Parts: sequence; structure tokens; C-alpha cells
Amino acid sequence: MDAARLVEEYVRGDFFFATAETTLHAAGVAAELTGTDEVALAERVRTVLPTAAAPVAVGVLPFTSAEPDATPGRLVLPETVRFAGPAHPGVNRLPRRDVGTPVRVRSLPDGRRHAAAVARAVTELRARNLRKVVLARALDVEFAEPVSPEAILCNLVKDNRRGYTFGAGLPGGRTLVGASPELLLSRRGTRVVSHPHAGSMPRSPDPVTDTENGKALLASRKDHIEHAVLTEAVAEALRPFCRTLDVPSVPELVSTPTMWHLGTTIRGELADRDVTALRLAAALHPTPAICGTPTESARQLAGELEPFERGYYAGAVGWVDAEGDGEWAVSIRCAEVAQRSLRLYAGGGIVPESDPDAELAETSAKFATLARAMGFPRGWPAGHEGG
Ligand SMILES: C=C(O[C@H]1C=CC=C(C(=O)O)[C@@H]1O)C(=O)O
Repeated sequence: MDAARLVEEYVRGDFFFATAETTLHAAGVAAELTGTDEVALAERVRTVLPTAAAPVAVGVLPFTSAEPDATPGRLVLPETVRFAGPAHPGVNRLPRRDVGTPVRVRSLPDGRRHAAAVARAVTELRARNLRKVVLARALDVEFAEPVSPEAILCNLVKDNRRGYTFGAGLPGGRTLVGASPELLLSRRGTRVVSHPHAGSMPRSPDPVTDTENGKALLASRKDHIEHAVLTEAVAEALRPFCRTLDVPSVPELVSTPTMWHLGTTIRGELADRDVTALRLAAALHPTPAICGTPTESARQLAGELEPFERGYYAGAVGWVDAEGDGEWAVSIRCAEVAQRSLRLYAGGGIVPESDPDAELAETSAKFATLARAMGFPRGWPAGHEGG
């Protein structure tokens, strides 16, 4: 199967997930399983998968299912599932697709207020004895014409050779599209891998500045603190499931076409083969890459400071098969696409050492993954930060 064909054949409502090694396309809904208890949902999926027509479940977990009217996790047993090899270099033959011109862009909150929320978070971290909280903002973009998630996904796949590029149908005809650098969890047999990311600097078209940015990130004490909180939490969540766990003591510099990050590859050997990739993802989520530490207090603080619901942003997206193998990415660098509008999300980890203006700039830089795929100029959304 040709991976580029899977990109061409993707239509809104389908599920698509491309990594550096494999491309997955799933279509149709033989059954849908939803629920706010992710561990229970993982167990239901494990029970039904062996007799499913296509023995793979695909879907999304929300950022939080803690509130009473929470967004539920949504797993689909598709009618058809096709796997192919890597999308690159085959997708190079596909033309870039036009996404249209926005007629209105609104930042939620506006840039000034986001920086003020970061300053407030820094104060609250001390007052509430938190080590880290992740604060996000959103950009609402409106178009005069219907906006095509197929076009955005195609461009995202072309732009991102590595990482996890996804499109997932959501209730109400909406689509979550994105290209995340971050692996929450993969399981193959008894081998599990997580690749948590925290600590960021923007890439630059100027090679000298670009290299300097990478070096500055590697040397940044603030970013190493932010990263250490994350790695510790991921290791702690995986340890009860693993016979062995390898946690490197120093993160490595990783890159996407738009960002530098600190990343740590954590590898484990499962003690019990019956624990599925989805069950492990549910145990890990939400990590301090998108929530904070301690988890509950950070979730509450983010909820107090962010003027919108995260929905499926900062959740997880992926698949699990009847053997329990699968791959789940953290759903960041993404947008939720409706008919003539979409909402982009970007967040950043705040620690007591964080600087509000630098954090605002970091969210702008993170929007570039989607902005680039939509054909917007470099530096967008400058000029739209005012809300
Ligand atoms: C929360 C996001 O990024 C996370 C992943 C990598 C680096 C991050 C950071 O440096 O703050 C964030 O933890 C996002 O892109 O919305």
C-alpha cells in the first residue's frame, strides 16, 4: 500500500496517523466507544477488539475528563484499516493544497492577557506549592469559504517527516488535525517507549541563529527544570507496569521543522503483556508536558487561568490493536476544524523561573506548525495577538 494514496484518500470523519515508520488510515464506524473513565474505556476496547471486523481501535482522549460535563474519550472500531510504510518521500509528489484566506483571527485570551496569566501562574506556583503548570491559548480563525481538513492534513504530512501527524473525526462533523512531536506511549509486544518533550526554542531560517537557539535551549536551566519534572512523572507512571525501565538522566535536543525541544526517550519492558497501549496511555495521561505537577492542582490552576475548554487539545490521539500493541501521541500542535472556522491551540510549561513575554512568544512559535500547513506567512499570527 502506497502511503501517499492514504493521504489522498483521507476524507473528513476518517482517522489518519502517520509516523516516520508507518502510515495508518481508518474509515467507517463499525462501533463507537465513548467514556470519561479512560481506564474503563481501555478495558472495554480490549474486550471488544478480538471479535471486531477490523482489529484496531482508533481515536482521541480529551485533556481532562474530570469535570461533570467533560469531553469524553472517543474510540472508533472502523470498518476498514489500512497500514502503509512511511509517507516520506512518497508524499513529495502530492501538490500542496490551498486552505483559503482567513477573514478573522482572534486570540483567546489576547497576547497581553496571556502574558498576565503566565505572571499570575508564576505567583500561584509559589503560593500553592506547585512545581509546574502548562498554560495554553487558542486562536480562532474564520474563513469565508468552507475550510478543508483534508488540505491541512495533506500539507502537515508533507511538512513533517518525523513526529506524529494525525487527523481524527470528532462529534459534530469536526476534525482534530495536527502534527505532534511527542510520543506519549508506544507498545510492541512487551516493549514500551515514551518520548516526553518539554523545553522549547523556535527554529530560525538563519542557520547561525538556528544553531544558537538549539544551544541556548540545551544550556537553559529553566528548561531543564521544566523537563525534569516531566521525565520524573512519566517514569513514575510507567514503573508499576514495567520489569525494567531505562530513564536517561540527561535529555537530548530534538527538532521539528518549527521548534527545538528537550526530549528524553524512556524505554521499558512490560511485566504483564495483557496491559494494552491504550491502558498505558490512560495511566500516563495527563503528563506534565501538557498539565503540570502535582497533576490535580495544575489542572485546576490551568482551568482557572485559561478562558476556554481544551477539548481534545492536550489529550492523546492514536490506535491500539487486538494484541494490545499501539501508538499514542500527545495531541498538541493541532487545530479543531469546524465548517468555516478552526481553533488552533498552543501552550507552554510554566515554572517559577518562567518569563511571561518569553512564554507568549513561545506559544506564537508553536502555532507555526499549523500556520505553515495553512500557507500563512512566517511570523503569523503577529498582528492578531490583540484578540
Ligand atoms: C503544550 C505544548 O507543548 C508541550 C510540548 C513540548 C514542549 C513544551 C514546552 O516547552 O512548554 C510543552 O510542554 C504545546 O505545543 O501546546
